[in-house]
Amino acid sequence: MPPVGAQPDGYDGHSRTTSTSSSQSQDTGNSNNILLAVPKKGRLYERVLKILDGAGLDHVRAPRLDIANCTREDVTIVFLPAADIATYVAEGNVDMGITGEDIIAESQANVDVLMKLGMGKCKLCFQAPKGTVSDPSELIGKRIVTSFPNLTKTYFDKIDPGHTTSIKYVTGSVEVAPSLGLADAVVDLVETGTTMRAAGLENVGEVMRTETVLIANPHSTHHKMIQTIHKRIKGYITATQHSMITYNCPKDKIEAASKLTPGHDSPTITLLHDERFVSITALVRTKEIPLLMDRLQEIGAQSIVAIPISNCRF
Ligand SMILES: Nc1ncnc2c1ncn2[C@@H]1O[C@H](COP(=O)(O)OP(=O)(O)OP(=O)(O)O)[C@@H](O)[C@H]1O
Ligand SMILES: O=P(O)(O)OC[C@H]1O[C@H](OP(=O)(O)OP(=O)(O)O)[C@H](O)[C@@H]1O
Ligand SMILES: [Mg+2]
Repeated sequence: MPPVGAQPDGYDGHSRTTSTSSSQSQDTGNSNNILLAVPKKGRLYERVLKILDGAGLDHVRAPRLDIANCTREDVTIVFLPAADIATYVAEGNVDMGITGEDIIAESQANVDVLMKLGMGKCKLCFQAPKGTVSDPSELIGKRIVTSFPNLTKTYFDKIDPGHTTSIKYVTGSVEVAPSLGLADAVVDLVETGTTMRAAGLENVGEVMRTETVLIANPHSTHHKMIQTIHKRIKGYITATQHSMITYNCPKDKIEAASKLTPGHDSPTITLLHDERFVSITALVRTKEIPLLMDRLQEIGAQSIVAIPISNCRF
């Protein structure tokens, strides 16, 4: 794996030394704080900030500083290159992190994966100039350029035991390598395929699928806070995917309605002044709401309203 990059500003990751100074520039807060590493830029950055916000991990990040203490919790957020986070977590330089499964695999990092975050979904693929290659095995003995040298080597170890394939590491803009004559194919991430197609490449084989995950160091001493952060993030992510639905249901249709909207534990049923109906409220997957509303109307439900939720715990 590529070497872990420079230490973030204001952070001595290896010794976990902290300053007692109140100055923002070097202050990493209470030395008992749990350290949570998040991507410092890139496509995950904005979405991870929303997750921190949803989990109540409010913090103020001074300009150009890669460390921020949470205002309420004993948590310090460390902003790192996404590619380094799995290694930092595995080596115990930080306790928790948010990064891609691709990076964990590439770093061969021994971390606990606590949960998938429903974002950063893409595939790591072999990409070759259109019409030149139909299977990765045709690349044996050729030149591959990638930001994922370990995963690529592992793949070729199985099909190229003589190690005749050249695998070169680059940090970004991987797809440009074939058109510059530097590679016969690349191994890089594909989401929509726009970047790949723009470079005149096509997908000729999948190495792995990946998604963003919450990870923790298996030996961290901050068990309780790891659980708390996990629960908070889980509650927020669940809330982003669910809504409450509430509707008036004819009394003789309660069973049918409860099957359509069973809720998390059980639907809440409330008496109404109009005795022909009850009011039913239940948690539903937001994506399923339009179809559910069709079905509920079919059984005679009225005044159906979907209400977004901002957070939840089960
Ligand atoms: N196109 C994409 N679609 C979905 N997830 C992606 C995509 N590109 C990257 N990721 C995920 O985000 C992780 C970090 O990649 P990202 O591109 O955000 O960081 P970066 O390359 O360091 O930043 P930048 O591209 O701005 O230099 C990847 O390892 C992968 O898990
Ligand atoms: O299939 P697509 O939707 O086009 O997404 C894939 C691209 O996204 C990432 O690049 P990024 O934009 O992060 O730039 P980088 O290569 O410089 O990291 C990845 O490295 C691919 O190039
Ligand atoms: Mg990138």
